[in-house]
Amino acid sequence: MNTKEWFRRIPNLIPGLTTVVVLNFASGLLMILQAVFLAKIVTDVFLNDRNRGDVMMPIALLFFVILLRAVATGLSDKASGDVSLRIREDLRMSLVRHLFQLGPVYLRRERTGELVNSAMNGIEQVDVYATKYLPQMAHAFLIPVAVWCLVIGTDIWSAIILAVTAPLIPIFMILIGKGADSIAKRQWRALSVLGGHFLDVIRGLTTLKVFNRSRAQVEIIERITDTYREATMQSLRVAFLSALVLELLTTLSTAVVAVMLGLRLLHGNIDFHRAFLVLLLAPEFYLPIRMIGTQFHASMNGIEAAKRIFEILDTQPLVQGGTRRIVEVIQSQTGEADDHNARVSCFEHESPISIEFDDVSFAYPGSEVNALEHVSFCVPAGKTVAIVGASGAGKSSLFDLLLGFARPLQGQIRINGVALSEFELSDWRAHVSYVSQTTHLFPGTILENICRARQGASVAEALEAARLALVDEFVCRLPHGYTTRIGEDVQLSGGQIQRIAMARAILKRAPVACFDEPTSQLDMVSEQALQASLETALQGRTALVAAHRMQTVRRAHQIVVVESGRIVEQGTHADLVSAGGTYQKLWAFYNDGAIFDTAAREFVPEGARV
Ligand SMILES: Nc1ncnc2c1ncn2[C@@H]1O[C@H](COP(=O)(O)OP(=O)(O)OP(=O)(O)O)[C@@H](O)[C@H]1O
Repeated sequence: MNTKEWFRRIPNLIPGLTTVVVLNFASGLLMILQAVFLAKIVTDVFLNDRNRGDVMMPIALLFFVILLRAVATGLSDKASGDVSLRIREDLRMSLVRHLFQLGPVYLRRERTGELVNSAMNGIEQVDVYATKYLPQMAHAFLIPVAVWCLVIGTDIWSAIILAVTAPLIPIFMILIGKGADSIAKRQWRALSVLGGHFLDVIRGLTTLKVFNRSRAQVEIIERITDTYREATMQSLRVAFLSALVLELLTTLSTAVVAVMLGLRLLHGNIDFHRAFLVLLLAPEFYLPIRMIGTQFHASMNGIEAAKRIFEILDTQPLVQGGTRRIVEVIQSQTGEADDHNARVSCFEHESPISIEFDDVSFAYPGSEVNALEHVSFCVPAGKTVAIVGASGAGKSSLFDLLLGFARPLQGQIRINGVALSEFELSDWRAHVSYVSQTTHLFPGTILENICRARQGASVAEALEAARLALVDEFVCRLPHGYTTRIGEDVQLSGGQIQRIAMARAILKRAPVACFDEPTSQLDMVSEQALQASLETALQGRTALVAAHRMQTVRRAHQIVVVESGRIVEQGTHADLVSAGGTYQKLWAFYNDGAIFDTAAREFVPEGARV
């Protein structure tokens, strides 16, 4: 990745780095001026026998230059710190924003630990490369050139030695650093795998303990740690070697200049002032080039981290979305001219939004099997459609598509007759209450977690939603009630989390409700009780509800039965029970305790098996 590419990726880098480079250069020029004054003062005092009055002016100027240099260095450090903060903030924000755009379907494919490593360690390393290594590269070119220009005017032979030895340093650097990128790549990969695996192990700790597999996992982590350690040691070896070679070359080169100057001074071929000035400048000529060596190791890691971060940023979202807003479509269909009124009628009254799946087929990225095949059904405005099917039938995939997390391979989803792809996705999602199978609660109180559902919701509204979702039942037993901090004061059960998710959905009051197994973790009694609240919440909403529990689906206006991604039946509960198909068997199982006949691979009523 070249520097141009970096500037293209991080536009904020250019002004900040230009300031740093200019200030560094100014500090370098002041260093040259400092050497000039020092050489003059020493020559005047020790060789020219000047009195104190004559050298007071140059000494004052020397102190002034030293002061100016300190200011320039301080400003440069400050500017570098500012750029560093900005880069870290910008990159982290772009990464987070882009991950939001990529959505849950992308995130499910990636290892969370690896992504966290890129967002935390990776960005730190990119920052070191961008704010330390890149300006140092410019410094390592500008200062030697400036010093050399002064030396050539002072002593041509020393200038020739500097010109001959200087290119040797980058040549050796290139030779040593040849394999360094592959080592850095290995090191970065090992760190990412370690991060990902560590998180997986922490998350799966209970399962590992139960299956007595924790020892094996510890060994795997040990193996990955070993790979990481080896790669780091290898990388450090290259870094030390390059630093050593640089030190050696620069010390030898400075020594050659010093010896040459000494000999010529002895033979009277150069005067003391010029020789002393060149001797002061020679180490400064090599210093910026030497500094590159010390940052070489960090720069390689920065490049590897940047490649991964930019790869994520380059990943195209599965769904792009359009520009149309729901309220505009509703206005054009109802003739309501006022934007506010249209929105109020959408959220407060019976939902005017209808949904249609038209011949939709879909496969997850990287999967060769279609999760959905030619699925067609409608959810009329204000009605509830239930999706029933075995595990893996494709129910959650319908929600992934409807929420715009993925795009159908074939067919279309329409909202009030308009293709979903034409809508601005964030606007569309603002009209949907979604309860997924895995609810995430954020650090904070129970009340804060519920209030997240709707900006500006009052505490009274949140408490009412919580009461409807039966959150009250367990919160009243907690010492701090609704201000109990989740994860700190209390650990919640799956069923309790599900109730909070329902409270959020009720509070959002969106015209469309998407519930994926909303009561799967509740006991029978709580499920029955929540069912009533659910029906109240869904009253007049356009709802799509997936459920294993038949109690949840039976009162739906329409039931769609899915098997292996295909719709096998659809109709009302009464229609399907009398149709004698899959639904009827599921219903029989639910009511009569029918059992699954493994030979026939179907449910049969109890006693029917011979
Ligand atoms: N992220 C994914 N990548 C690849 N395939 C997936 C992904 N998520 C689900 N699938 C596959 O798609 C098919 C449908 O899965 P889906 O989650 O929609 O089923 P479901 O009916 O919701 O199951 P459950 O009731 O267990 O939640 C399954 O075969 C599953 O293996």
